[in-house]
Amino acid sequence: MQKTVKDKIPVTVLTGFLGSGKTTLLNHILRENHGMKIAVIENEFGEIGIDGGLVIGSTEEIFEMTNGCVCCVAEARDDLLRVIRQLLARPERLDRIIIETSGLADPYPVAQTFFLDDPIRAETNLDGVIALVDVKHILRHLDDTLVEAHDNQAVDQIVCADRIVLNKIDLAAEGEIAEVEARVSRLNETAEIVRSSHARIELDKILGLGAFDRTRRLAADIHHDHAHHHAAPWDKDGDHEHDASVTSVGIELPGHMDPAAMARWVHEIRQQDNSDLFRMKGIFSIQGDDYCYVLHGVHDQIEFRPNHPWADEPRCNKMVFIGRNLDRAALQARLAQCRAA
Ligand SMILES: Nc1nc2c(ncn2[C@@H]2O[C@H](COP(=O)(O)OP(=O)(O)OP(=O)(O)O)[C@@H](O)[C@H]2O)c(=O)[nH]1
Repeated sequence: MQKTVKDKIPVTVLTGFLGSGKTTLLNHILRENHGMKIAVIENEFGEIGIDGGLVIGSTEEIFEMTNGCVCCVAEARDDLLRVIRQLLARPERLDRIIIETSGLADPYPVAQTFFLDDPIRAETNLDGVIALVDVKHILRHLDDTLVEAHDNQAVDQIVCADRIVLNKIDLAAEGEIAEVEARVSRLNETAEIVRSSHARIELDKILGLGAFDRTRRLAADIHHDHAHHHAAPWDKDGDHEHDASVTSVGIELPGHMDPAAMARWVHEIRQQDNSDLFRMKGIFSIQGDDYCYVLHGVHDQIEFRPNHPWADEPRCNKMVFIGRNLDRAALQARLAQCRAA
């Protein structure tokens, strides 16, 4: 018997540019949502997976996909289908699936997964696409002239959303927030816009949207090629391309890091010009410290702090830089200097 929407597993897609607060929102949902069985799928842009380690209570329910961006790499899309099918094949029922797309992804092809493939369509229902917007940094990415020949993912993400969360309002003045709000609502006239700091937002504003209109439109688009570059969402020869000038450098180091050397390096990167450095994410094992430290950078906003005690997980040092004109050798060498002797 065909399942009704009520019987299907709701799926939420989290989108938003690099560093906009997707993982922060995900952690907020997981913290608030006691008792719900949620599976999380992470798709990252970067050579090594870090996001899984940044999600609270990381368990086997988090699936990391680092083999390419799910919106434009065929293998990554196949992987997404495989992961969802695996989840659906389990005997225990999930209450929700949340997909965090990479900060450089167009969420459209991801959303369409839930209409294209029959077994998946029969069992799941796309509840909504939530776009996080970093009010402090979004305008520079919307206006980025270097992405003109490509899709501008910052725009795609806003256009595709059912709900838009203007995040990081603690960092911006009211005038700035209002300007962003006006820009965003011109790009997407139908999505409701809500504001937040640290993605703390009432869950009924982002879950249980049942975005029916959007859903119908997405389904229709499968038959009528969608508005921008994708010839068809799953067309492996489609001409969808990320801004090729944005690359990532992933670094893994054995052992532990020296606390004083790390503090000096963090101070150094805070002083430098970070306009081309879109995003930094790191997990570190600090010598003599029981806590796993994380480093987060979004342009000049850089934090380095203890995150959670290392439990049974193996200690590690992993760092991803995403931006333009990255000098891999220099980054690797500088970070290696921070290792404990
Ligand atoms: N001041 C401030 N910082 C925030 C807020 N929301 C998130 N952050 C910080 O911004 C950084 C990036 O947040 P994440 O949640 O990791 O962003 P993301 O969208 O998952 O990043 P990517 O996965 O790289 O695309 C972290 O240092 C967060 O602590 C906010 O509302 N205010």
